[in-house]
Amino acid sequence: MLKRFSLDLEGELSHFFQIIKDLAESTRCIYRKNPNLYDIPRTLWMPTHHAHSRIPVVVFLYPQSVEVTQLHETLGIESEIDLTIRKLKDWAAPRPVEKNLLTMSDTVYVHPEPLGVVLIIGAWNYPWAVTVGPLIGAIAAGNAAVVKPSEVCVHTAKVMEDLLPIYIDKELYPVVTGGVPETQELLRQRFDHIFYTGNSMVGKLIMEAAAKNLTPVTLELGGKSPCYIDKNCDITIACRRTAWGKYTNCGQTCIAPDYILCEPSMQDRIIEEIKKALKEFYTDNPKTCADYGRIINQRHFKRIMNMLDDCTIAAGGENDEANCYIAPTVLRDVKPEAKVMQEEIFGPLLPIITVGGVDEAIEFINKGEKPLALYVFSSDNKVIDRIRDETSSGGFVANDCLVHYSISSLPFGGVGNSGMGCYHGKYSFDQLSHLRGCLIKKLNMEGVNNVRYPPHTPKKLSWARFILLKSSSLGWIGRMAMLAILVVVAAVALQRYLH
Ligand SMILES: NC(=O)c1ccc[n+]([C@@H]2O[C@H](COP(=O)([O-])OP(=O)(O)OC[C@H]3O[C@@H](n4cnc5c(N)ncnc54)[C@H](O)[C@@H]3O)[C@@H](O)[C@H]2O)c1
Ligand SMILES: CCCCCCCCCC=O
Repeated sequence: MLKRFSLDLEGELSHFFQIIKDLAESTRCIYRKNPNLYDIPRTLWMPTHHAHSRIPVVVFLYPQSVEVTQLHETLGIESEIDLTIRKLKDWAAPRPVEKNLLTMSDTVYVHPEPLGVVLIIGAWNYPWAVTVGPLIGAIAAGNAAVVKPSEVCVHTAKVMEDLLPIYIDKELYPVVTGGVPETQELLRQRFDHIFYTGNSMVGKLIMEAAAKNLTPVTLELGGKSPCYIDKNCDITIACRRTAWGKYTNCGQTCIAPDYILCEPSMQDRIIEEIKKALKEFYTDNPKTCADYGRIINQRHFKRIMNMLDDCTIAAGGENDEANCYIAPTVLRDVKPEAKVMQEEIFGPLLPIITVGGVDEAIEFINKGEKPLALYVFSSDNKVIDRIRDETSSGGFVANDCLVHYSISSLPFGGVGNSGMGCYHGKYSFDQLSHLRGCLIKKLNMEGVNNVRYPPHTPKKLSWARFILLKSSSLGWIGRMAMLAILVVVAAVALQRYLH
């Protein structure tokens, strides 16, 4: 049964929303004007009832405990907001860049500017992180944003729809709820950026819709993230960390280790160590443990249970459809052709596939699509380096799982089938800004430009060659000296031309 949490939402979430409000307010000192929502029919996003009316006091959130939701979602968002408020002035400031000899006396910089209106389409599994996370970047970069939470997490979507407009300007940051038809209607509108989190199949539809208006997209998708456990490592620790990464949120985590690769001789030991970790984390009976979650709905329950058809269960396997419960499950001797290996599992099943060693592991990983995350456990740095260098994935972690998500200074995003674009910290700001290249020249020193004006001569070309190619190897003083010489030569040339 879904657990019922008694939450005074005003109390529990007010700090959280308050800091989003603080962020929106800090941006006002940075940007003189915010873009207006245009083109988008108001009926799509104006709430049908007044947000101030009634806030539910008891609500089903989603099948996670309050502590887990805070630990895995709202705490991370709070720290992103804190960082953004502290750094916003720096991020939004013009960024001076290196110049070449021809532009030495000019002012050359990157000027980040808002894109306009961003559409944020979220998934259900960490519903706050994947909607409010991008919203932080959108607000910070000076954009308006339409937030479309997933219809699958119906209660969270409702809370978001009710509470967000109380704290931040609902004209600039409206929340649109609804299902696929509403999302499709939104996609028929013109946006300046679409930030989508969800599965790769829908990701392709989003990109197709965006292409009609040449709207840029960020696609935060998923995939099968491999986890290689090398024989040369502390297997107890590797299994504890892998079990935590896998069974957190019942396996419904975009960067969960999808399957384990290991040598055949390690399989039994790995199964035993994972069982031990499971007992420690979720007791002998995870079904009654407050920290073990549930599958989001019966459609996903059936999808996951279907994957068990052609597999050997080494641990777990208990389930209860009425309560969307699937025990933490380990599968042994899984064949690459098994159902469980054909798509992202997104549930608490952990297949073990045996390989001959690191070479075979790399070969196996490279046969699949580029995953969102790739994990390796090893005490041997050469193994870690080889796996990093000979594969590709959105993120790469050695000797742990999931934790890269929590580091704002790392870009978070996929590559290939696991997505495009990235966010978190300054990456969110840059992703949702236009980085405008600016060059401000004065109207004097016209002689310096002669080298690029017709009539073109071999002499001018050799000067241009020197200025553009050779001068970059001179140091700062050398380049200043060269500039001085160039100015003198140009002045003389200009004098001759004028007389
Ligand atoms: N990379 C990340 O940060 C990240 C985070 C969370 C989840 N994910 C991935 O998301 C997937 C799970 O989410 P999901 O896809 O089940 O979420 P979902 O079913 O909630 O769909 C996501 C959004 O897409 C919209 N949508 C669904 N079908 C659509 C259609 N036909 N046309 C237009 N819009 C449509 C929904 O309205 C929803 O808002 C997994 O693959 C997971 O790995 C990735
Ligand atoms: C510190 C670990 C945090 C884990 C949260 C992972 C959220 C991933 C979002 C994708 O599903």
